[in-house]
Amino acid sequence: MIEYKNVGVSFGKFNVLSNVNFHVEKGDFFHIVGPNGSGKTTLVKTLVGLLKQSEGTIDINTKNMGYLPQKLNLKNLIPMTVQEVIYSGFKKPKLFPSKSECQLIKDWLKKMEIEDLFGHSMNYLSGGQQQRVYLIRALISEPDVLILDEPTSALDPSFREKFYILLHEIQRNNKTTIIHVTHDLTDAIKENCKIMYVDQTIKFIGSYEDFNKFEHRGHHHD
Ligand SMILES: Nc1ncnc2c1ncn2[C@@H]1O[C@H](COP(=O)(O)OP(=O)(O)OP(=O)(O)O)[C@@H](O)[C@H]1O
Repeated sequence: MIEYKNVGVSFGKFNVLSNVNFHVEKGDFFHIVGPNGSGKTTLVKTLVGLLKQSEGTIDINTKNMGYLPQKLNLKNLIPMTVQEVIYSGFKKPKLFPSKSECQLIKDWLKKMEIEDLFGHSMNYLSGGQQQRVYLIRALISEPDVLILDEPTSALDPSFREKFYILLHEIQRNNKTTIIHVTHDLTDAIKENCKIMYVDQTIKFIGSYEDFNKFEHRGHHHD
């Protein structure tokens, strides 16, 4: 579904990523981990088309991708309501969603525990509430591939756990491919997932079990 061949990204003379080779199959739950500044966000930006690679090829076999960016800097934006942000997640802009779409939005607001906030301005929401709204925005068009860059950074621990359970439901029920960038795998569900360790290049790809062995060997410190 997604294939990277010898992909490199440079900013001027600075090589952020080089020789990146991996593929993602339909239905994969793919965790991307790595230290600060290792190129994780840069990698997902090439995936969603926000950044062009400097070398190599990227093949993507779907058009319907949902994306939750890492930086949600709303302070600089025009004031928007929760409703407007969620509607902007539809692939084709629309003023009035269909009945079934409205129901879907309602269900998600409930699952994200923000059902009372639909008409509110985003500026009145806390960071964690805003993050939940952006999650709904990414989910609302029922994408084939969901790309989440640090989606739980502003969520409190109890909701974080619920959120990962919800993600697994989406993956199972809709066969959604999920690509998840994180610093912290603690709460993420690790069964049947793939883990990719990035540090300028791909240092490891495999199961969680093998990832633990890799970490024990301390390979990511060399
Ligand atoms: N537009 C840009 N111009 C120049 N350098 C950039 C640009 N975007 C990112 N970088 C640099 O590329 C490197 C990788 O950044 P990136 O955001 O991809 O890392 P990351 O692994 O997502 O980090 P974190 O875990 O801290 O979010 C950093 O050193 C960053 O300063």
